[in-house]
Amino acid sequence: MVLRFPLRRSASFTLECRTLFETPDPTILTMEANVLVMGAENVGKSALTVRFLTRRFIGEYGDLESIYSRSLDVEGRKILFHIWDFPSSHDQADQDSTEEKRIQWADGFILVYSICDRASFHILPTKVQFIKVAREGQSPEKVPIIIVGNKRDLGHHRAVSIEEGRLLALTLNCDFYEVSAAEASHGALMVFQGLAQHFWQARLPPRRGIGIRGIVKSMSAVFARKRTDSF
Ligand SMILES: Nc1nc2c(ncn2[C@@H]2O[C@H](COP(=O)(O)OP(=O)(O)OP(=O)(O)O)[C@@H](O)[C@H]2O)c(=O)[nH]1
Repeated sequence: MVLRFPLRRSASFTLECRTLFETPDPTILTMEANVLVMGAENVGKSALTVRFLTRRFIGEYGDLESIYSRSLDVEGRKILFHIWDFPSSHDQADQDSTEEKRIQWADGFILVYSICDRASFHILPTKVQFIKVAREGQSPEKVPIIIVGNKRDLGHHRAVSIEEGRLLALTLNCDFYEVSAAEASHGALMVFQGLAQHFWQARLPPRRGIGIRGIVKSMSAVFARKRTDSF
């Protein structure tokens, strides 16, 4: 399938250039932030990411790991997101060994579960705990973590109520949204706008990178095996 609206990929992006970055000129309100999208397999991590990047839902997303970029204007300020979508289908041993590095790279986290998949909901406390432990002591600011219940359109298969989602987020001190990446783009937009608000509030000083290169892969490959649902 040919993507008619090519994604803007962060072509030469490396982990060394990560940081929440503000331009020295305070009149130019620009910031960069790294966002890691996490969650169980098949919950819609790629669907949510692609919705934010292109406003499209394409149905099938393949399993390539990529970092994508998109800037967003929020209340007159521009934020450039670098978004790392890591497929859960990757080998578990590989995941475990690199997860901490991905967590160190990120400035904010989107933890996705499917409202139809209780197991995907149950793993969230462990993930949040892992993030908090890995990032403890590095910053006086709270690391923004957004919990997203996806597949809201599949209400007839619902296994996790919205109240449970809200309560868990409250307990873990995270923000919460319930969305459908399939149905509309505003849910994905709200999630990233919410993250942007956190970043602007925090305005963290730069941290040092951790030295992994070459993660970015071709976006066209991601869509090579896709079918088009909404073009
Ligand atoms: N009905 C519905 N289906 C969705 C939604 N979001 C994603 N899907 C479908 O769920 C399946 C998995 O979506 P992906 O975005 O590939 O999920 P993922 O979490 O990235 O999966 P991995 O890469 O395997 O970790 C696909 O068939 C999508 O079309 C949604 O909001 N509603």
